[in-house]
Amino acid sequence: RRNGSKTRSSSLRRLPPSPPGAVPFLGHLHLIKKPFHGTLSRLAERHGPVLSLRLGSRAAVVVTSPACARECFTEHDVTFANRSLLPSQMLVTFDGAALGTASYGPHWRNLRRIAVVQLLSARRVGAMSGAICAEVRAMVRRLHRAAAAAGGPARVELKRRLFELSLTVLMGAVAQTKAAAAARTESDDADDTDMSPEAQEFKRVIDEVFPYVSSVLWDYLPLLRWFDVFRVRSKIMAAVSRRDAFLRSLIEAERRRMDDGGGGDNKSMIAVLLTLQKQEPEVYTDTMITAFCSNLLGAGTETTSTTVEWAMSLLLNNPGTLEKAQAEIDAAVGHSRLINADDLPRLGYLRCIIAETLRLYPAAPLLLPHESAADCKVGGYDIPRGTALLVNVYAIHRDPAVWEHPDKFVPERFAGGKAEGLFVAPFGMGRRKCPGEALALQTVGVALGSLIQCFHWGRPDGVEVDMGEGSGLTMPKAVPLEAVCSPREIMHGLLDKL
Ligand code: HEM
Repeated sequence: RRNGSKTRSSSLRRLPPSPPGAVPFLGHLHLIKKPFHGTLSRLAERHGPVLSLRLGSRAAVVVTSPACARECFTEHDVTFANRSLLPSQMLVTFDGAALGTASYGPHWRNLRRIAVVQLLSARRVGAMSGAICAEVRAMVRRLHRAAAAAGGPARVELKRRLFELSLTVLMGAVAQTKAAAAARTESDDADDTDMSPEAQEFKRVIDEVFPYVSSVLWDYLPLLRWFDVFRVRSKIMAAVSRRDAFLRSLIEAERRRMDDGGGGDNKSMIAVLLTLQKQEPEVYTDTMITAFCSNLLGAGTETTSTTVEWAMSLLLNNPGTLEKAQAEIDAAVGHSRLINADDLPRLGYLRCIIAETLRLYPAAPLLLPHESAADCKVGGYDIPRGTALLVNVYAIHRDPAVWEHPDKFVPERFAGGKAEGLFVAPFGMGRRKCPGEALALQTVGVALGSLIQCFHWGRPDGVEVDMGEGSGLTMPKAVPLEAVCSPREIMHGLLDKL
């Protein structure tokens, strides 16, 4: 059962407080300004850590306390294991059939099992480390060349570089689309991108879809949808069919490769799914594989790259922390090779920087919306069945009752297990927790570590990096990060050889 907006109201129930100002049709929608997590934090300060909202025709509850969030994902984890999907999200996710959008039940459990046991298992993530390092090396080489061409510090669009890196890494895992970045030729350097052609094509098609997803009015006001006002539905459907045709072409290519006896031990995710298809064709249909791949690419790209972007922004504004991280890497890795995934367990301070970045700037500040499958109680309040659950981890991670100087960037607060037991959940919690955490932490660790290891970093024009938050499916920086980089003298020998 999905999107149960009908909630039984009863005067005997103790419903969470609701902000005044709800109006017919819109409910509280007109109060919710971008970025949403910011507005919801302010409403929670005024009305308490469990509050109810009406978003158009939908009932929602917003949770902003560590204790109540834990309650949702432990005691009521099964109750809240459904997703709450907006109509535009239904259109782009095969009616919610993908892992991240499926309702709790046997279909979701099967997808989840495949993701955890096969596609994103520790063994598989370990096997991806070579590809991740190759892509990071290509990015570092490009930055080095930019500095050489500038004859000194070069101004670089880090946001774009990091997005390209994340997408290419994931695309390579999903479809084994290209030879290692290290094997690329000089002529490729002229393109000003390290994205594989497949990653470029996928980016082009998703760029067409994104502007229409989660458009507030169209999603929440049924009248606009019934008459397809602004032709939103038609535009989404056209873009989605181009995306799916592209993904199907990757599946076909992989099928041909397998038929020709290719693939080897290090199978792509599509190849793993096609092998399952041979055993159970009615379950692992091409549509199911398309949905799965689209979901993984969508869930893993922007989240990973934005996290590195926020981390670099924080480091640029905190040069002392950057130097400390450099010293740790110099001592543990040296200067004759680039950092790799095996180094990460020995780089405790780098891991603290990543943890602190995810505390301050969780890529999904409200997690993904859950939905209650039955009536339950949270924080002593009654939550009716069919209510969307938004957990504001952004605000919980900055709770002044829990964290000293909560808005300050202090990686040391995670050192020596000091933060153990505190509620920090950038990847969510419980059954629907992110299955890509290990892959994300490996990619973020190697990418961030290499940038720190190889370059001196500065802020364009010496101005503080703007830390404003934008709105989107993830939490982007309002102003995309640009930075100035020059190779560290000590790394010249290695960088010249890349
Ligand atoms: C820094 C990077 C990442 C962050 C911060 C992040 C965070 C999250 C969060 C908060 C959720 C929702 C949890 C909830 O519903 O309570 C989620 C779900 C999910 N993530 Fe990630 N994620 C990251 C990277 C990745 C990667 C690399 C992949 C895979 C390639 C991935 C795949 C997924 C999927 C498939 C789901 C849906 C799971 C489900 O509904 O059962 N994520 N992620």
